[in-house]
Amino acid sequence: MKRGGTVVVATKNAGKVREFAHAFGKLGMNVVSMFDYPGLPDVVEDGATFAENARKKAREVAEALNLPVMADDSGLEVRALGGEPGVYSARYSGEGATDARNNEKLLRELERVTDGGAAAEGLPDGAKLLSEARFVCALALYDPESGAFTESEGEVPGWIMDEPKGGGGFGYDPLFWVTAEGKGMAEMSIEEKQAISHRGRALASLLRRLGAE
Ligand SMILES: O=P(O)(O)OP(=O)(O)OP(=O)(O)OC[C@H]1O[C@@H](n2cnc3c(O)ncnc32)[C@H](O)[C@@H]1O
Ligand SMILES: [Mg+2]
Repeated sequence: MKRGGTVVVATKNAGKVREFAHAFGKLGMNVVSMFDYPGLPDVVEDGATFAENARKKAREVAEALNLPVMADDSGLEVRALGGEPGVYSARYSGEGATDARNNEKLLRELERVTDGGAAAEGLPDGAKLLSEARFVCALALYDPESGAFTESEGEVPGWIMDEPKGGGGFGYDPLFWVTAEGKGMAEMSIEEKQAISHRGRALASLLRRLGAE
């Protein structure tokens, strides 16, 4: 990856595209995504781990385009739900899943296994914390010429709130309380989120690895 270059990211998630465009933009690089290659078939995400899915997405798209491609597989692991939704985060609410439906399902499932949650210092007006959780992000970069993967992973711990807070981010961000920052993930700017998020950390680690090669 070099300044002025283009990074192909094998994603159809507009929230991820925004975050990668921001991060690579600061390095003088441009990001294209699967929105720029609408003809490519979807990759079936049937891996057991985030890393497996990230490798699969990167490799299939890289081979189709004959270009180095980076992929992101990520999700939310909730302690009170035994680590769910995990690798199923995107389709938690089933067929035709949307961020809003996934968030509703998460709150419904948590209502069944928690007893209303606990108040905590610094939380927005009246909100309660239902369960510890973490976001995880696996990144894989695949170069079809060498057949080599470069991989990294990042995570951020927090709690699930009993009601949404903030208008930023995407996915489960509105329900995710970042204890270390005393803020909801959706209350952060893209810059703030990048500095502490699973994706920001995974990307920093991938770039360190690439720099060290
Ligand atoms: O596979 P691609 O095309 O990249 O897009 P996707 O949305 O299907 O992405 P994943 O398969 O990696 O599923 C991850 C899901 O986990 C959630 N997620 C991942 N990162 C997140 C973040 O930074 N903030 C909030 N939710 C996130 C979100 O709901 C995603 O849809
Ligand atoms: Mg996906």
